[in-house]
Amino acid sequence: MLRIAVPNKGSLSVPAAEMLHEAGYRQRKESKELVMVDADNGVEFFYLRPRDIAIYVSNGRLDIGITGRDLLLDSGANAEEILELGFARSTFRFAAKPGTATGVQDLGGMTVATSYEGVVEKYLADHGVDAAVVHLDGAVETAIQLGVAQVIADVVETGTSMRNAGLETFGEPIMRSEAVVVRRVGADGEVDVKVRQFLRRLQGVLVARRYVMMDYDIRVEQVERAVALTPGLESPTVSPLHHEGWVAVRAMVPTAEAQRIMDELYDLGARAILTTGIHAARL
Ligand SMILES: Nc1ncnc2c1ncn2[C@@H]1O[C@H](COP(=O)(O)OP(=O)(O)OP(=O)(O)O)[C@@H](O)[C@H]1O
Ligand SMILES: O=P(O)(O)OC[C@H]1O[C@H](OP(=O)(O)OP(=O)(O)O)[C@H](O)[C@@H]1O
Ligand SMILES: [Mg+2]
Repeated sequence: MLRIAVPNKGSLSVPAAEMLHEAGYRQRKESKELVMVDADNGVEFFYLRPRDIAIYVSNGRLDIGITGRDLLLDSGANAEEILELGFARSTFRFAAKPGTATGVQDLGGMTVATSYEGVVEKYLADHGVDAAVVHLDGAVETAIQLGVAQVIADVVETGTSMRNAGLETFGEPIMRSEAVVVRRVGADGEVDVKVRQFLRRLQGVLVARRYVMMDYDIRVEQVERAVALTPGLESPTVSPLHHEGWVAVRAMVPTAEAQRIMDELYDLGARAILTTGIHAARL
């Protein structure tokens, strides 16, 4: 049975469970359940703290897990990411009261508060900066007001928490993060059929979320120009129509570009342009 770690709390937990559900796996009914067997799919899910997931995976207790890239790196665990999942996207940045610093080079001798001291200590060392790092569990933005540190390093999504605390980010982002699937480093040889099948299912969900199927009718003379707009993933399907001189085209297009492509196809003379959602996919 494949053993998979899933975040039990925080920003990762709901979208991770939704993605697994979309991929056809059973998910726990209530948040107090810590282990759940999906016998039909041969998978056992362990609901763990997101911070601990890379550690369970690195020592081989669990086969794979879903966590944040920032948490994986911060843990220092011997695990690596094998698939980006596109949710819980964030940047990780320094911030302080305006005028404190313009970049990492200014931080020598200062104190930095963070929940990610593994990431921050490495970043400071890589830049040759000697600064003290204080670990806080959360609500790090308040540390400056309360005099625990002059600078913080924290997760930024919309920037609202920083602004509300009267702080400004400075310097380059320390890193960009999103939810990822992780496995033990050196597990290559052992990637078994079940892991590959699990990854294909999640990739199928990503495709279903990112693409729509587009169909349209177009005059034969314009087909080449039309398919240049809708090249599909491999190659579009072109079928003859009963109405001579016309063909029907079918291709996958990125959801985010669908409306623009429809406008351009219409201008080329395409008609009956339709998009439909994709529910599941294996490419
Ligand atoms: N507001 C946010 N937007 C997007 N991603 C976020 C946000 N806050 C945290 N994350 C991401 O979620 C993961 C952190 O999960 P974790 O559960 O440890 O913290 P959390 O979501 O802040 O929950 P809590 O602090 O309530 O326990 C990291 O990968 C982080 O980048
Ligand atoms: O840029 P924003 O959209 O404001 O999002 C970023 C904030 O969200 C998370 O905090 P959370 O609510 O999880 O509290 P925490 O600080 O206790 O982790 C993160 O730690 C930041 O504080
Ligand atoms: Mg948090």
